[in-house]
Order: sequence, then structure tokens, then C-alpha cells
Amino acid sequence: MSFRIQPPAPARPNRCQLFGPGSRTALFEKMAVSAADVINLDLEDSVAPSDKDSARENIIQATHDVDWNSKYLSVRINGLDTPYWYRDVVDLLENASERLDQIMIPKVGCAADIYAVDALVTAIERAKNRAKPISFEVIIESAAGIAHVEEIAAASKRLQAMSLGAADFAASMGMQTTGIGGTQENYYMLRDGARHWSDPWHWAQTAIVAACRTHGVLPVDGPFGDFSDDEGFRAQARRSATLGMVGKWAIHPKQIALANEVFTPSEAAVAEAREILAAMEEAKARGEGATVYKGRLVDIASIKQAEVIVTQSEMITKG
Ligand SMILES: CC(C)(COP(=O)(O)OP(=O)(O)OC[C@H]1O[C@@H](n2cnc3c(N)ncnc32)[C@H](O)[C@@H]1OP(=O)(O)O)[C@@H](O)C(=O)NCCC(=O)NCCSC(=O)C[C@H](O)C(=O)O
Ligand SMILES: [Mg+2]
Repeated sequence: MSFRIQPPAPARPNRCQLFGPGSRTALFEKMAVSAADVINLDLEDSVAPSDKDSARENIIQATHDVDWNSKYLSVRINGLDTPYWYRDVVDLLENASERLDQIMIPKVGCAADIYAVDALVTAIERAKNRAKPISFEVIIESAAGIAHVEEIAAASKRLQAMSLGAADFAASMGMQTTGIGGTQENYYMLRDGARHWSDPWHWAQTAIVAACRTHGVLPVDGPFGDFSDDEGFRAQARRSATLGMVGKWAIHPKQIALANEVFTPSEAAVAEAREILAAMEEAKARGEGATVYKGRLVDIASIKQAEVIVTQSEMITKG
């Protein structure tokens, strides 16, 4: 064990991030009253180039006019390879209300990308005397992003969350699929003639979780494109939750309840975690570091595992 203590990730619920294009103002009020923990108003890929300026104005206006209640309010800016991103940052930081919590930076490829945005944000915050520091979320969705994931996770104190963007990631990696998340038809193992589907997103997710946990950042699973496939969404989200991710995007409102369901620890899981903690308290009182719970070993590490579930549950209840 390193003598450096693993830093905690921000203690706020992030089970579902609901996306909506900045060009569809009619969705804003609906997003604000939804059950999503985080709102991502989009200036990037869901907005046509001809609508970029008006979408930016719409979003700035909505930070003043819409009651976002307790939502964590985030705006996805355009990528650093476009002519739009600096204007997104300048206009948002100069004109959005203090209600704006976060900027989401897409397609990051290295720590210097975050540094560039951080420098601009910091200068404007000072110039405008903004009271609340803006946080960052980044999207890992390129070969360079996943290759440099650890330096990206360490790049800024502003960084609170990191998502996997499966669509751009697949394109950048040259993956032979148009699917966004979930099972891919040709990604299987053969045994005795029977196909067993494997998970092509797994390795990128685990790399993201490890980088995030090392640097105190929330790891988040990105979009699941087929919003008519509830069971497919659930299966993808359950795998992500099992790997340590804290939430998932919703690209349609029907995915919100699914994400909340999967990323809220069930009553049974919380009850079991509390029983393990109680069993370990009793073991400690007997001077033992390990004991048996329902026929299986539990020890000091089990306390930490159980605490993950109890802490998540308590944070969501408070949230
Ligand atoms: C996907 C959509 C275009 C579908 O919109 P629509 O055709 O209007 O859907 P429905 O008719 O089924 O809508 C039913 C009701 O729900 C409301 N609605 C729809 N979308 C939203 C929303 N996002 N938030 C809140 N409410 C919403 C409709 O108004 C209907 O309401 P009512 O009439 O009162 O019943 C649309 O959902 C959409 O635009 N989704 C977001 C798309 C987006 O932002 N994409 C970007 C993120 S994914 C990505 O970028 C990929 C990633 O970067 C990667 O690389 O992986
Ligand atoms: Mg993308």
C-alpha cells in the first residue's frame, strides 16, 4: 500500500447525466424537473454548426431564467479542434449566471488540453469576480484520450468527473461497429461451437475507473445509444456500476429512471453491507481481523467494500 492516501471523489450524486441539445430550448424546463442528478446542456455534437451561436445564447439565457433547482448544471463545450470552443468558454464565463456549475470538455487527448481551458477559465473568473469556481468534466473518447487517461485525470483541481464517450471512442479506435455501448455482434469467444459475448468497452472503462480513483475524480459511463432497449441499458449500466463507475448518461428521458435504479444501491445491498460492518465490529471486539458472514470470509478489506455501498446510499439520500 502506498503511503499516499487515495483521495475521495466529490461527494455528490451523479447517477444520471441527462443530455439535451442547446438548440432545443423546449427541452430545458423538462430537463430541469427531471429526476437526473446532472444536466448536460450541449453545444457540441447534437448542435448543427449553423446553430452554434444561438445555442450558446439559449444556454446562457437558461442559466438565468430556468429554475434548475438542485441539479448539477453542466454545459458541454465544443472540442479544442474546432473554432467554437474559446467563444463557448468566454461567453459562458462572462455571461452565464452563477448557477452554472461545470464545463464539460469533449475529446480530450492530453493534460495540456485541460491546462488550456483551465487557464482561460481562471483568467475570466478573476476578471469577472465570479464567486463560484467552475468545475470540469472531461470525456475520454479518443485513442489519445485513453492512452493519456492518467495524466488527464491528474490535470486540474477543477476536474470532478470523467466519462467514456463510446461513439467517438469507437470511431477513433477504428472499431468495426456503429453501436454506442452494449453488446457488439462480432465481439465473442467460441467454445464448443457456442458464442459467448464479451464486452469491448470493459478495458477502457477499467482504465478510466483506475485513473479516476487514483486522483479523486468521479468515473461515469457515457451514452447507450439504443433508447428503445431498456434491458440493454440496464445490463451495460450494471457492468459499469460493478466496475466502480458512479453513473451513466441519459440521451432520452426514459433512460433516467434506469440509471437511477442501477446506480442507487438496493435496500438489500445496503442491508447486507451494514450486516458485514456489524459482523466485523463483533470480530474486532473478539480481537479477530477476519470472520465468517453467511458462509464466506469477511475481513478488514470487506469493511472498506461495505463502506463504499453504505456511503453511496447515504450520499444519495442526503443529495
Ligand atoms: C433522442 C432525441 C432526439 C429524441 O427526441 P424526441 O424525438 O423529441 O423524443 P420523444 O418524442 O420520444 O420524447 C418524449 C418526451 O420527452 C421529451 N424529451 C425528449 N428528449 C428529452 C431530453 N433530452 N430531455 C428532456 N425531455 C426530453 C420530449 O419533448 C417529449 O416530451 P412530451 O412531448 O412532453 O411528452 C432527444 O431525446 C435528444 O435530443 N436527446 C439528447 C441528444 C444529445 O444531447 N446527444 C448528445 C449526447 S450523446 C453524444 O454526444 C455521444 C458521445 O459524445 C460519444 O461520443 O459517445
Ligand atoms: Mg462524443
